[in-house]
Amino acid sequence: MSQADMSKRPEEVAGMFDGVAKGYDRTNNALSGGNAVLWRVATVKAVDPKPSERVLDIAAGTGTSSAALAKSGAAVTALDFSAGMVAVGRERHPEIEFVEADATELPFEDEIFDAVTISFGLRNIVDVPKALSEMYRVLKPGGRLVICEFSTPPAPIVRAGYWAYLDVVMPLVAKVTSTNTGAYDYLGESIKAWPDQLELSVLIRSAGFTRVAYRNLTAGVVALHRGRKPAASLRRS
Ligand SMILES: C[S@@+](CC[C@H](N)C(=O)[O-])C[C@H]1O[C@@H](n2cnc3c(N)ncnc32)[C@H](O)[C@@H]1O
Repeated sequence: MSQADMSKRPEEVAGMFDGVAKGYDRTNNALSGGNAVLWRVATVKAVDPKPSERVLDIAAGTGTSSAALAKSGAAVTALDFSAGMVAVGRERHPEIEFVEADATELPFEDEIFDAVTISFGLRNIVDVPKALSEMYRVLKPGGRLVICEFSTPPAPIVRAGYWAYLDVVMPLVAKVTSTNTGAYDYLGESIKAWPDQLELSVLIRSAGFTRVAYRNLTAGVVALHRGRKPAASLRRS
Protein backbone atom coordinates (compact mmCIF):
# COMPACT_ATOMS: atom_id res chain seq x y z
CA MET A 1 0.00 0.00 0.00
CA SER A 2 1.03 3.55 -0.56
CA GLN A 3 2.32 5.93 2.04
CA ALA A 4 -0.82 8.12 1.60
CA ASP A 5 -3.12 5.21 2.42
CA MET A 6 -0.90 3.69 5.11
CA SER A 7 -0.99 6.93 7.09
CA LYS A 8 -4.81 6.82 7.38
CA ARG A 9 -6.57 4.72 9.98
CA PRO A 10 -9.97 3.14 9.12
CA GLU A 11 -11.77 5.49 11.57
CA GLU A 12 -10.21 8.51 9.83
CA VAL A 13 -11.32 7.25 6.41
CA ALA A 14 -14.88 6.66 7.70
CA GLY A 15 -14.91 10.11 9.34
CA MET A 16 -13.70 11.75 6.12
CA PHE A 17 -16.58 10.16 4.15
CA ASP A 18 -19.09 11.09 6.90
CA GLY A 19 -18.01 14.68 6.24
CA VAL A 20 -18.63 14.61 2.46
CA ALA A 21 -21.73 12.37 2.43
CA LYS A 22 -24.35 15.01 1.58
CA GLY A 23 -22.56 16.53 -1.42
CA TYR A 24 -20.70 13.36 -2.46
CA ASP A 25 -22.61 12.51 -5.66
CA ARG A 26 -22.80 16.12 -6.88
CA THR A 27 -19.04 16.59 -6.43
CA ASN A 28 -18.32 13.25 -8.03
CA ASN A 29 -20.27 14.09 -11.17
CA ALA A 30 -18.66 17.52 -11.44
CA LEU A 31 -15.12 16.15 -10.98
CA SER A 32 -15.54 13.36 -13.52
CA GLY A 33 -16.98 15.68 -16.17
CA GLY A 34 -19.96 13.32 -16.55
CA ASN A 35 -17.75 10.25 -17.06
CA ALA A 36 -18.93 8.75 -13.75
CA VAL A 37 -22.19 7.75 -15.46
CA LEU A 38 -20.31 5.87 -18.21
CA TRP A 39 -18.08 4.12 -15.65
CA ARG A 40 -21.17 2.93 -13.74
CA VAL A 41 -22.81 1.59 -16.91
CA ALA A 42 -19.61 -0.33 -17.77
CA THR A 43 -19.42 -1.73 -14.21
CA VAL A 44 -23.04 -2.98 -14.23
CA LYS A 45 -22.42 -4.59 -17.63
CA ALA A 46 -19.32 -6.37 -16.26
CA VAL A 47 -21.16 -7.58 -13.12
CA ASP A 48 -24.06 -8.70 -15.35
CA PRO A 49 -26.50 -9.19 -12.42
CA LYS A 50 -29.46 -11.53 -12.98
CA PRO A 51 -32.86 -11.17 -11.25
CA SER A 52 -32.37 -14.39 -9.23
CA GLU A 53 -28.90 -13.42 -7.95
CA ARG A 54 -27.50 -11.94 -4.74
CA VAL A 55 -24.98 -9.17 -5.33
CA LEU A 56 -22.79 -7.48 -2.71
CA ASP A 57 -21.71 -3.89 -3.42
CA ILE A 58 -18.83 -3.10 -1.05
CA ALA A 59 -17.92 0.47 -0.09
CA ALA A 60 -21.29 1.39 -1.56
CA GLY A 61 -21.28 4.90 -0.10
CA THR A 62 -24.60 6.62 -0.77
CA GLY A 63 -25.79 3.63 -2.82
CA THR A 64 -25.48 5.17 -6.29
CA SER A 65 -23.46 2.17 -7.51
CA SER A 66 -25.90 -0.24 -5.76
CA ALA A 67 -29.00 1.38 -7.29
CA ALA A 68 -27.55 0.94 -10.78
CA LEU A 69 -27.06 -2.79 -10.05
CA ALA A 70 -30.51 -3.22 -8.47
CA LYS A 71 -32.23 -2.09 -11.70
CA SER A 72 -31.53 -5.62 -13.03
CA GLY A 73 -33.84 -7.13 -10.39
CA ALA A 74 -30.98 -8.77 -8.46
CA ALA A 75 -31.06 -8.61 -4.64
CA VAL A 76 -28.34 -6.06 -3.90
CA THR A 77 -26.74 -5.58 -0.48
CA ALA A 78 -24.94 -2.25 -0.09
CA LEU A 79 -22.16 -2.26 2.52
CA ASP A 80 -20.17 0.70 3.84
CA PHE A 81 -18.53 1.63 7.14
CA SER A 82 -19.30 5.36 7.02
CA ALA A 83 -22.46 6.00 9.06
CA GLY A 84 -22.91 9.32 7.21
CA MET A 85 -22.78 7.74 3.74
CA VAL A 86 -25.11 4.88 4.79
CA ALA A 87 -27.64 7.36 6.28
CA VAL A 88 -27.81 9.32 3.00
CA GLY A 89 -28.03 6.02 1.06
CA ARG A 90 -30.92 4.66 3.15
CA GLU A 91 -32.85 7.90 2.65
CA ARG A 92 -32.29 7.96 -1.12
CA HIS A 93 -32.70 4.24 -1.84
CA PRO A 94 -35.17 2.70 0.66
CA GLU A 95 -35.54 -0.33 -1.65
CA ILE A 96 -31.90 -1.35 -1.08
CA GLU A 97 -30.61 -3.23 1.97
CA PHE A 98 -27.74 -1.24 3.56
CA VAL A 99 -25.28 -2.82 6.00
CA GLU A 100 -22.91 -0.66 8.05
CA ALA A 101 -19.71 -2.72 8.34
CA ASP A 102 -16.03 -2.89 7.49
CA ALA A 103 -15.00 -4.46 4.19
CA THR A 104 -12.16 -6.29 5.94
CA GLU A 105 -14.59 -8.09 8.29
CA LEU A 106 -17.68 -8.86 6.25
CA PRO A 107 -20.63 -9.85 8.48
CA PHE A 108 -21.75 -12.64 6.13
CA GLU A 109 -21.45 -16.41 5.95
CA ASP A 110 -19.11 -18.04 3.42
CA GLU A 111 -20.16 -18.45 -0.24
CA ILE A 112 -23.54 -16.68 -0.32
CA PHE A 113 -23.11 -14.06 -3.11
CA ASP A 114 -23.19 -14.66 -6.87
CA ALA A 115 -21.22 -11.48 -7.51
CA VAL A 116 -19.20 -9.05 -5.41
CA THR A 117 -18.32 -5.62 -6.67
CA ILE A 118 -16.63 -2.47 -5.41
CA SER A 119 -16.56 0.90 -7.17
CA PHE A 120 -14.04 3.56 -6.16
CA GLY A 121 -13.73 1.97 -2.74
CA LEU A 122 -10.78 -0.44 -2.75
CA ARG A 123 -8.26 2.43 -2.90
CA ASN A 124 -9.66 3.78 0.37
CA ILE A 125 -9.41 0.49 2.25
CA VAL A 126 -6.40 0.34 4.55
CA ASP A 127 -5.84 -3.46 4.30
CA VAL A 128 -6.47 -4.31 0.62
CA PRO A 129 -5.31 -8.00 0.72
CA LYS A 130 -7.65 -8.63 3.70
CA ALA A 131 -10.58 -7.02 1.85
CA LEU A 132 -9.87 -9.14 -1.26
CA SER A 133 -9.73 -12.32 0.82
CA GLU A 134 -13.09 -11.42 2.40
CA MET A 135 -14.59 -10.88 -1.07
CA TYR A 136 -13.30 -14.32 -2.05
CA ARG A 137 -14.74 -15.91 1.10
CA VAL A 138 -18.31 -14.62 0.65
CA LEU A 139 -18.48 -15.44 -3.09
CA LYS A 140 -20.07 -18.69 -4.20
CA PRO A 141 -17.77 -21.03 -6.16
CA GLY A 142 -17.75 -19.70 -9.73
CA GLY A 143 -18.82 -16.25 -8.43
CA ARG A 144 -17.79 -13.02 -10.14
CA LEU A 145 -15.64 -10.19 -8.81
CA VAL A 146 -15.71 -6.75 -10.46
CA ILE A 147 -13.58 -3.85 -9.24
CA CYS A 148 -13.97 -0.38 -10.73
CA GLU A 149 -11.17 1.93 -9.59
CA PHE A 150 -9.10 4.90 -10.64
CA SER A 151 -5.90 3.74 -12.31
CA THR A 152 -2.85 4.88 -14.27
CA PRO A 153 -3.30 6.08 -17.88
CA PRO A 154 -0.65 4.11 -19.83
CA ALA A 155 0.07 6.90 -22.36
CA PRO A 156 2.63 9.31 -20.80
CA ILE A 157 0.98 12.42 -22.27
CA VAL A 158 -2.48 11.47 -20.95
CA ARG A 159 -0.95 10.58 -17.58
CA ALA A 160 0.84 13.94 -17.30
CA GLY A 161 -2.36 15.83 -18.17
CA TYR A 162 -4.43 13.77 -15.76
CA TRP A 163 -2.02 14.25 -12.87
CA ALA A 164 -1.94 17.99 -13.52
CA TYR A 165 -5.76 17.90 -13.39
CA LEU A 166 -5.62 16.10 -10.02
CA ASP A 167 -3.15 18.62 -8.59
CA VAL A 168 -4.62 21.86 -9.93
CA VAL A 169 -8.16 21.64 -11.33
CA MET A 170 -9.74 19.11 -8.97
CA PRO A 171 -9.05 21.09 -5.76
CA LEU A 172 -10.68 24.15 -7.40
CA VAL A 173 -13.82 22.23 -8.46
CA ALA A 174 -14.03 20.59 -5.01
CA LYS A 175 -13.86 24.02 -3.38
CA VAL A 176 -17.07 25.03 -5.16
CA THR A 177 -19.02 21.76 -4.88
CA SER A 178 -17.88 19.92 -1.75
CA THR A 179 -18.49 20.31 1.98
CA ASN A 180 -14.93 19.13 2.82
CA THR A 181 -12.18 20.22 0.41
CA GLY A 182 -9.46 18.41 2.42
CA ALA A 183 -11.02 15.09 1.43
CA TYR A 184 -10.34 15.94 -2.21
CA ASP A 185 -6.64 16.66 -1.57
CA TYR A 186 -6.58 13.10 -0.19
CA LEU A 187 -8.42 11.86 -3.32
CA GLY A 188 -5.68 13.16 -5.67
CA GLU A 189 -2.85 11.81 -3.51
CA SER A 190 -4.47 8.41 -3.11
CA ILE A 191 -5.08 8.05 -6.88
CA LYS A 192 -1.45 8.82 -7.73
CA ALA A 193 -0.13 6.43 -5.08
CA TRP A 194 -2.50 3.57 -5.99
CA PRO A 195 -1.15 0.38 -7.72
CA ASP A 196 -1.44 0.47 -11.50
CA GLN A 197 -3.44 -2.04 -13.58
CA LEU A 198 -0.81 -4.82 -13.51
CA GLU A 199 0.02 -4.41 -9.82
CA LEU A 200 -3.66 -4.60 -8.85
CA SER A 201 -4.08 -7.69 -11.07
CA VAL A 202 -1.30 -9.38 -9.06
CA LEU A 203 -3.08 -8.57 -5.77
CA ILE A 204 -6.37 -9.99 -7.11
CA ARG A 205 -4.64 -13.21 -8.24
CA SER A 206 -2.87 -13.50 -4.87
CA ALA A 207 -6.29 -13.56 -3.16
CA GLY A 208 -7.12 -16.75 -5.11
CA PHE A 209 -9.11 -15.37 -8.04
CA THR A 210 -8.71 -16.83 -11.52
CA ARG A 211 -9.57 -15.47 -14.98
CA VAL A 212 -8.19 -12.12 -13.80
CA ALA A 213 -8.39 -9.44 -16.48
CA TYR A 214 -8.90 -5.69 -16.78
CA ARG A 215 -9.96 -3.13 -19.31
CA ASN A 216 -9.21 0.57 -19.32
CA LEU A 217 -11.98 3.17 -19.36
CA THR A 218 -11.37 6.81 -20.36
CA ALA A 219 -7.79 6.07 -21.50
CA GLY A 220 -6.94 4.32 -18.23
CA VAL A 221 -8.12 7.04 -15.84
CA VAL A 222 -10.29 4.19 -14.55
CA ALA A 223 -9.75 0.43 -14.90
CA LEU A 224 -12.40 -2.26 -14.65
CA HIS A 225 -10.91 -5.41 -13.13
CA ARG A 226 -12.57 -8.83 -13.13
CA GLY A 227 -11.89 -12.18 -11.53
CA ARG A 228 -13.67 -15.43 -10.74
CA LYS A 229 -13.69 -17.62 -7.69
CA PRO A 230 -12.82 -21.06 -9.08
CA ALA A 231 -15.86 -23.34 -9.39
CA ALA A 232 -14.20 -25.99 -7.22
CA SER A 233 -13.02 -23.55 -4.63
CA LEU A 234 -9.79 -24.00 -2.69
CA ARG A 235 -10.40 -22.89 0.88
CA ARG A 236 -8.04 -20.06 1.89
CA SER A 237 -7.11 -19.23 5.47
C1 LIG B 1 -15.49 7.04 -3.08
S1 LIG B 1 -16.73 6.25 -2.12
C2 LIG B 1 -17.48 5.17 -3.31
C3 LIG B 1 -18.96 5.02 -3.15
C4 LIG B 1 -19.70 4.26 -4.24
N1 LIG B 1 -19.21 2.89 -4.41
C5 LIG B 1 -19.67 4.98 -5.56
O1 LIG B 1 -19.23 4.39 -6.56
O2 LIG B 1 -20.10 6.13 -5.61
C6 LIG B 1 -15.73 5.16 -1.16
C7 LIG B 1 -16.48 4.52 0.01
O3 LIG B 1 -15.61 3.52 0.58
C8 LIG B 1 -15.99 3.42 1.94
N2 LIG B 1 -14.95 2.65 2.64
C9 LIG B 1 -13.63 2.90 2.72
N3 LIG B 1 -13.00 1.97 3.46
C10 LIG B 1 -13.97 1.08 3.83
C11 LIG B 1 -13.95 -0.11 4.60
N4 LIG B 1 -12.82 -0.58 5.14
N5 LIG B 1 -15.11 -0.77 4.78
C12 LIG B 1 -16.27 -0.30 4.25
N6 LIG B 1 -16.36 0.83 3.52
C13 LIG B 1 -15.21 1.51 3.31
C14 LIG B 1 -16.13 4.87 2.38
O4 LIG B 1 -16.86 5.01 3.56
C15 LIG B 1 -16.82 5.47 1.15
O5 LIG B 1 -18.21 5.53 1.31
